[in-house]
Amino acid sequence: MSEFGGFIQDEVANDELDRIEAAYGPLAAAVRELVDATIRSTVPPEEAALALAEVEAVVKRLRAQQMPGPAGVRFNSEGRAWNWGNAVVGLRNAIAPPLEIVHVRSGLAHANVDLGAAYEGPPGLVHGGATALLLDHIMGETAAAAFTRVTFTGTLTMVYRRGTPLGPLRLDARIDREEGRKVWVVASIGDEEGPTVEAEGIFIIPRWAT
Ligand SMILES: CCCCCCCCCCCCCC(=O)SCCNC(=O)CCNC(=O)[C@H](O)C(C)(C)COP(=O)(O)OP(=O)(O)OC[C@H]1O[C@@H](n2cnc3c(N)ncnc32)[C@H](O)[C@@H]1OP(=O)(O)O
Repeated sequence: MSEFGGFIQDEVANDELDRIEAAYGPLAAAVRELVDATIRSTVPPEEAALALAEVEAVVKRLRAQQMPGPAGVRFNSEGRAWNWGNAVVGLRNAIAPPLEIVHVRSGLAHANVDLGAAYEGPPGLVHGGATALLLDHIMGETAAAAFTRVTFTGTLTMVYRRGTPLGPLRLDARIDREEGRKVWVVASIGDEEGPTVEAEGIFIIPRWAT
């Protein structure tokens, strides 16, 4: 295993990656269900205590073999890259919705997502930090021009036009302009009535990546 600017070369074969994803993807999906069920459950406390014991047993089973730190962004020489722990798109991260981003072309992307009770801020509305999180990520991937370069968020500006309702939402992002190592990206998230939050970001290709 070797590392370049935090990106880890990890020679796991593609068919083995498929096998891992086939097992852990549904596991993370079930944990997302668990999060939602925990928030919305109305079973009596005695029943919740029994559920706790079962969850603790599952945690013990998974802790039997762990990597030392976070999952990181990894790639192999077969041309595959994976970032299972990512907070927005991570296949194995139950905190991630996960966002499935469609890159229409380099510098243009969109995504559909359905945000439930786990993302609530004001009653019935998405937490403002959660919309910023999702926007930051889709903008970052868009700035990366179809993963041909590394970009980091430099400055991010959010304009919250109206509350973002929990439920089905759409995100759109596009590169507005570029100048040297700076990439300006504009984006929005919204419902069927239009954008609820509009964002502008300056993404920087770090000096170390040039
Ligand atoms: C599946 C696998 C693949 C996945 C891959 C991941 C996909 C993507 C995931 C996306 C995830 C989501 C994304 C995330 O979450 S990214 C994580 C959040 N962001 C960070 O942690 C960034 C932290 N900051 C830094 O690393 C450095 O400061 C950066 C890299 C930003 C600049 O350090 P560097 O030493 O390189 O810069 P420089 O001093 O040579 O300046 C260069 C130019 O830039 C201008 N400038 C500098 N700073 C800022 C600023 N803050 N705003 C506006 N402009 C700024 C500066 O004036 C100059 O312009 P000019 O004077 O030339 O005109």
